[in-house]
Amino acid sequence: MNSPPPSRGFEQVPVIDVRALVDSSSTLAERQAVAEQMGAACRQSGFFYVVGHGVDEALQRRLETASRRFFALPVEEKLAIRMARGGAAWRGYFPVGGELTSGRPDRKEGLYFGTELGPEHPLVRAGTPLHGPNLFPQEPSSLREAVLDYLAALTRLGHSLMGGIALSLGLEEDHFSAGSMADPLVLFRIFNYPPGPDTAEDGQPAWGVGEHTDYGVLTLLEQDEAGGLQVKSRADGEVRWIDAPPIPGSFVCNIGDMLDRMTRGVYRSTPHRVLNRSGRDRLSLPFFFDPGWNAEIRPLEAPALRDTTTAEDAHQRWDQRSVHTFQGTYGDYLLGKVGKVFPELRSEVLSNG
Ligand SMILES: O=C(O)CCC(=O)C(=O)O
Ligand SMILES: [Fe+2]
Repeated sequence: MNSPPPSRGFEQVPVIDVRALVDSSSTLAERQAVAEQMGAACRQSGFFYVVGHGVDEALQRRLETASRRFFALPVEEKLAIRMARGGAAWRGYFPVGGELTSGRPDRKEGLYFGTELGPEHPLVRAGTPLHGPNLFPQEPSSLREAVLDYLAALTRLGHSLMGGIALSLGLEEDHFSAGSMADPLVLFRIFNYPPGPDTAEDGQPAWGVGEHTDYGVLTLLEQDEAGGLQVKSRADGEVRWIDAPPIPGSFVCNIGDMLDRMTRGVYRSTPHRVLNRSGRDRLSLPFFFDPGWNAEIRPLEAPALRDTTTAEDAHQRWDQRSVHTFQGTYGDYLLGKVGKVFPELRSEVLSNG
């Protein structure tokens, strides 16, 4: 029986060229080689950069430009699409201080989007939380098309990367994309972190985002040149925060709590945080790629995990005791999480849900 080693900590976030996963003419051996690198990163830090991902740079610039134009508007104009207008679909704008991580307001403002679904979609008709149409601003009007194009491009990339993760676990490449993630739940955010003093009024660091882990399976983050993302490395009980600086042409990828749990803690969901010390606005665009709302989730029976016991420290990382028997829909799991972040939305989501 092989026990996974306890985290040895890490010095930096590795860079992985995923060209073979997105290129349909690559050989299985080439895709396996990428998958192996991904698997190693998932076991060690749960974080890696991807390059060679094939997402159109012009699209990324178009989206960034439109986003910056939106955030530069007066706050009253931005509030025309405030999140309360999005109801239980959980879309729209929130102002600086409107989101809490670890119980403290973050120094960031942002826009929430997801897969664009019309009123006739069965999940929308059923009043399913987090599903519905997006709220797009009137100005700049270009944001709408840029967001929708980006959602399509990143959804494709998400499926390719999940193919790599499946291979790394000894599963069929389409294990996720033909299974629990065939109809993925896609949440997309655009954040602006305004500049300001490093310390808040109460003497605590003025986190852009406080320390947290992500809820789902896979996060793909585009960040601008400002930097400030840090990832927690723990070795022999000693904590170090490792910078994940911007690398042009890359996305930062990380594993969320659900994949951690599905792999019995072998693939790690690692805490991270943001402190914008650049002296100017920082733009970041996290894309969350998760199982479908009604997908039944249970621990994976993967060849690569067969002889591996639950990670030693997994129980410290999970917030439920029944990790081995965990079973339920992804939607139920997620609903249990989201209310903590937006207290004012909890009542709305739950009353409609
Ligand atoms: O903005 C960033 O760099 C990270 C954001 C993040 O961690 C999140 O939204 O979960
Ligand atoms: Fe995060």
